[in-house]
Amino acid sequence: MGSEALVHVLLVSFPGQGHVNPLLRLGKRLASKGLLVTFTTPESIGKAMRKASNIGEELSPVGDGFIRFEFFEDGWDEDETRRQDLDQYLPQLEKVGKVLIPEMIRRNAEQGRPISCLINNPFIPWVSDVADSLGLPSAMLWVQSCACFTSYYYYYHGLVPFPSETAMEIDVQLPCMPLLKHDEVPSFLYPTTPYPFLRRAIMGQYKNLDKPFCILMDTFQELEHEIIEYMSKISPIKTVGPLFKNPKAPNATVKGDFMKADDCVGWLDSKPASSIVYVSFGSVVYLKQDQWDEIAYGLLNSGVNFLWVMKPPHKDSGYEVLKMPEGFLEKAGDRGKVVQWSPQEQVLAHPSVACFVTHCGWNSTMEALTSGMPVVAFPQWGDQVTDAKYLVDVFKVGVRMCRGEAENKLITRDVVEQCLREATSGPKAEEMKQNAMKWSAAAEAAVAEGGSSDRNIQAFVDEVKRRSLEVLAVSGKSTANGVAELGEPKVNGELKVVS
Ligand SMILES: O=c1ccn([C@@H]2O[C@H](COP(=O)(O)OP(=O)(O)O)[C@@H](O)[C@H]2O)c(=O)[nH]1
Ligand SMILES: O=C(/C=C/c1ccccc1)O[C@@H]1O[C@H](CO)[C@@H](O)[C@H](O)[C@H]1O
Repeated sequence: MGSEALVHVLLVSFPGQGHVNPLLRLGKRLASKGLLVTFTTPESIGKAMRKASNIGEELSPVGDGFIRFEFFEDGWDEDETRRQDLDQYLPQLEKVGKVLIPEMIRRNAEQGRPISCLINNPFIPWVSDVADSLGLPSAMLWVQSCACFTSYYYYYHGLVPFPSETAMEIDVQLPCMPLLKHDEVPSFLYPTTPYPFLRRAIMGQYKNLDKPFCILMDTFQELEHEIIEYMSKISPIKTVGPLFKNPKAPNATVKGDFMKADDCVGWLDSKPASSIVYVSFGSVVYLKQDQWDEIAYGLLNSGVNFLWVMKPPHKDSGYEVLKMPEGFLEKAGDRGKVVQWSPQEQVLAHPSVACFVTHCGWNSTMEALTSGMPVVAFPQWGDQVTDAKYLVDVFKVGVRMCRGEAENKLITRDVVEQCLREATSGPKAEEMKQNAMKWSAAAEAAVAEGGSSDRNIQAFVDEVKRRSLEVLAVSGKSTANGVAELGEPKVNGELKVVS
């Protein structure tokens, strides 16, 4: 079957690695179930993705369908420094996206690929408005845990008290969730958060929550059973995770890395089983130099082998370039390897790796759980502090090394060493490994044919196909290309459907 005959969905992503990865993984999953998927995000990131990853102009076959990429200009010069300031960049993306995404949709229709559904991730809630204005169905991929989704939901609707300027240290009890201490609540909700623009973006998504017909989540039924059951009665949630496992197309090579991964698998191969600690703080978190030094000495003093990701900061980020302490690499010798970016999925699946020191971003969390990998939790902000709580106290696969950036506390080399020892040897390490293996098996079962996430994906694909017929059948609005006639986008971002 040619790609023209397939139902076509457009995926619009916030330009962050932790958002592109799950949405692209969803795209591959939908393609493998027989859809044509177009993935889009701003060209500034498209450029990085083309350079680092296996992305071209052509259609890539994935399972029974195809995936392709089309990027859009964000209206700023290539070297514009304001992209690093989300307070300025998010409104710019909204202004430009509200014009360019409808143009992209129209162009695709003219080229014989009418789009039947839009899917976005949070931080760019205006995509739901675009879909609504054009009379197209939309869905949203929530890229964090259901527990975090619930926290934001309760905050948005003012259903329980959250930490506030007058009561900073209150704990929060939400239904079907453990009591969250004040510093375990997603930190964008603290009155003192340095990232109020992200709280605004997420609240924008909640304001728009009635627009998507479905909220897909990169988690799975068995992992967050009670809270998923509870929230499913309130919101049209469908769990489809872990998205990074795609049993129907396990060899799909399409990836969305912004940086080329350094080769480290040969080095991992050369080490004994369960002897390496993998250290990575994801794509956005940057630690201060004194904290970096303490981690370095903790690694040295613990005697473990280690693979450490030290990504260079973006040139416009304002972050200082971190240095390893004097003589560190010499002292570590072949016991340690430092890379700028790792092939994390492969690293976590490698038998030489014993545990993962992580900032607890949700992608890293899901990847660790699915790979049966115990963790040492080093959260900083946002959902990471809540994910750390779950990894340690609920999923029971982790030891806690810190409580988050808000605590403003230097974690000393002794604490680092003690946590590493606890996570790599002795009864606690064994128990965590067993629990992690249990989650790994549950995750594999969820995405296997007939598993909870597989059934949800199939139901979603069936619904998109059903709705695509409705889109095409909009009375009197079908064009020669079979797409509903679309309204003219206005320069101020307002869209109207032609009636
Ligand atoms: O060296 C690295 C570090 C991270 N990642 C990937 O980048 C994503 C990071 O997402 P996460 O939610 O964990 O953290 P964020 O970067 O958004 O803070 C995950 O899919 C990781 O597998 C990677 O491939 N190589
Ligand atoms: O991708 C981001 C971006 C956060 C950001 C960017 C600029 C300034 C401050 C913050 O966040 C990650 O998203 C993941 C998915 O929502 C999440 O799990 C990670 O914890 C975030 O780091």
